[in-house]
Amino acid sequence: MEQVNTTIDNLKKILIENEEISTLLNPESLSLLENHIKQAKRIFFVGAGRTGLALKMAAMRFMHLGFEVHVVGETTTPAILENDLLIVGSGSGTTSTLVLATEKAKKQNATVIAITADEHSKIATLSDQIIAIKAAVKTDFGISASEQYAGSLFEQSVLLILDAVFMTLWQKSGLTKENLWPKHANLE
Ligand SMILES: O=C([C@H](O)CO)[C@H](O)[C@H](O)COP(=O)(O)O
Repeated sequence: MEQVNTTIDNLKKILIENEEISTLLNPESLSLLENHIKQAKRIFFVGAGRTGLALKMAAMRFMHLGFEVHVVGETTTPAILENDLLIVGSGSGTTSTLVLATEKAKKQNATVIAITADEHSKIATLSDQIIAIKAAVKTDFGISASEQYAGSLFEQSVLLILDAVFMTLWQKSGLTKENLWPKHANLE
């Protein structure tokens, strides 16, 4: 690592990279995701590492909006079934536990939407629909789509894009901030 910038300059770089991601998204795939979220009986989220953390943050927002939401791996998460939606996030699209979760969900006739940086990956191929994020994956060493370390840009984008999807659905719901507030955790 030869270049050392100020932290503010690095923050600006991160914001610019995320801005660039927004220009490369397919709006139709986002509309389809919104429709699947609205129609699903229950929404399951699965991801590993930092991608999983970003998905957990997004999952909470959809719960605030009134959807039945589950995070795969939590002790209270039930079996996925037909009419459920699995949103799987994986930059590489190859993380083995997520490949297995995708296969299992498909076997149960659930709908699977993959958010991934590799539209030709195993997880992308298995899924019903993909949200392609043109970010670097964690093993893109050397020159890549991001100056950030590993899958950072992808992981940030997962949260930002799902927050944007939440915002669209929230605006369409006509609900106010006050309407959503009773769903906010009160045991914290
Ligand atoms: O935690 C992660 C990160 O790369 C650490 O720098 C990833 O999110 C985790 O390894 C999962 O990877 P993907 O399935 O490729 O998103």
